[in-house]
Amino acid sequence: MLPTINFTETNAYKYLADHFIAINEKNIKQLFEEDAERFEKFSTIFNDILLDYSKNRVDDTTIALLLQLARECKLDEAIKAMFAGEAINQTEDRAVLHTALRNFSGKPVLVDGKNVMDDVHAVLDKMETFSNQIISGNWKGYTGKAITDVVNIGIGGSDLGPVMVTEALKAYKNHLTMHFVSNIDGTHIAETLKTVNPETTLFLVASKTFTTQETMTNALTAKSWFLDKGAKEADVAKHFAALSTNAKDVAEFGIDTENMFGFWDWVGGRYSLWSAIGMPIALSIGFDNFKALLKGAHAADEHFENTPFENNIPVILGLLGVWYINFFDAETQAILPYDQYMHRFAAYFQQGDMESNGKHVDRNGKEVTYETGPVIWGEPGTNGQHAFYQLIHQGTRLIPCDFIAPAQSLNPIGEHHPILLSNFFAQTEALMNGKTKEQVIEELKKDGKSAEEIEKLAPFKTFDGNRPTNSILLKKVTPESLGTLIALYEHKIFVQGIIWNIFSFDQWGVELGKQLAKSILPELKDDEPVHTHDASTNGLINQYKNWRNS
Ligand SMILES: O=P(O)(O)OC[C@H]1O[C@H](O)[C@H](O)[C@@H](O)[C@@H]1O
Repeated sequence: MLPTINFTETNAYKYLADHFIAINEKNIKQLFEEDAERFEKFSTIFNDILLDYSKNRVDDTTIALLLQLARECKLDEAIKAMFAGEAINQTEDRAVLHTALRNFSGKPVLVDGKNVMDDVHAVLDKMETFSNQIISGNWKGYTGKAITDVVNIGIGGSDLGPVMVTEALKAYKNHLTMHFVSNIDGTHIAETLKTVNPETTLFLVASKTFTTQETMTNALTAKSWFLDKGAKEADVAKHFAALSTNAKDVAEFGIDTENMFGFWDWVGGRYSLWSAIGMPIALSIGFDNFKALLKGAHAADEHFENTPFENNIPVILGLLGVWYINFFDAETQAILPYDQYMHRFAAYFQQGDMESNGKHVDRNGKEVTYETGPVIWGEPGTNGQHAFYQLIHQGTRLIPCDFIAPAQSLNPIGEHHPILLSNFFAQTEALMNGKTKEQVIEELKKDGKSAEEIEKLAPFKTFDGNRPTNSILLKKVTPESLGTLIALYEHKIFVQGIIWNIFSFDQWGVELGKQLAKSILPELKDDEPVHTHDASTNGLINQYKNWRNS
């Protein structure tokens, strides 16, 4: 059982509320001037990943109080409970053990008294054999040809992780062409099927439950297409594999359970890229690289489990988020990777974070009286700079940003990487320092502007600064460093869920829309007007019916 402490009733929270008033008066630039050791104090290196959190609106007291907050909320107990396999997903009565999927410690992990590591290793071995066969071309399609294309059909956690990682590690990929179909919009599967050949395509039907409407519909369409192209039912076994926890429905769908790669209910969908759901990753970059990804994540797990809070990266990141959300009223968190390969990183953590911590009821079943999970968003730099950074620099909102960049480029062409990184460094500096009115006036004078023009323009060209950022500098994006980075972010989400006293591992909020869609679908069958909903929904459905055949 997780602790159920209301963090706003802790001593640390009360001290933080007072301390906030003092910190709110100061700017980060000043804090650097006051403390020559600030960078050394507020940065830490872990396995070729540097976290610099010194450009935040914090001082020694803030950090000490935030750490006290974590202790008062019994974060240490919660971490132990998760790693020990306790059923901390209490509303679904499940353990939360994505960490077991990447556990290379040799230590057993018990769920209801049973060591799950044997099952984990058995699936990993099976994935290794299968991915090697496909990559080597030893696995033949129904006309005797090797596989050239892999189509992953899945959505949410059965899509976003594999998409994000295969993109982020594209530099490591082999000859297989990867495709991902998630949307129920027929366009997604139709456009994909246009580009592949049934004789050389492997479909992975990825669904934890194997009941998700989008995935099942897309998978059936793929199967019909495959059979329409001349393949026989018996050929399905050579071209369809399932990644799922639901063997019964996999068999019913017509996929040979020999081609099924299992996982377990203690793996949450948005934490499942480390499980059989990671098959597209293993196929795209090879099993050894997939294993390196898991090893990188395992290193982060050990760091999270064993490092004192003051040097514990997920704890620090999580607490800084709480500081901004609950004291500065920040509503969003930007994730800005300065790495083109990581272009889906923010999208991936939209699900990871928002599905985990988008909750309004605490662990006692009571409505919370404070804000919880932030809106996560972001795009890769420098594209974002030319699009939405204006608002981050000069808008009215405080937007904490995580800047992420690799020191080494996987495509070191000409001056590209130094230019990219000069932007990375410049942005966090600009956000912190801003530009005073005096500086603006000085610049405008140099440009030869008249006193009148200067007076008119100066307010618009002034930057307040004092806008907080974390910088995460990786030596290089490798399967291992990416694994570490993802797992650090996963644990950050956990830390925040514990502080906010919410359940981070269920997702009841996605059910209502699904339920209603199921009841509306039969109403769309005929052209009769509907009257059973509110006026807006009736109006929309009826206009759709009018237009669809016209
Ligand atoms: O893997 P599946 O069972 O098909 O689920 C796919 C997705 O569907 C749901 O709507 C959940 O909100 C997600 O957490 C999940 O990842």
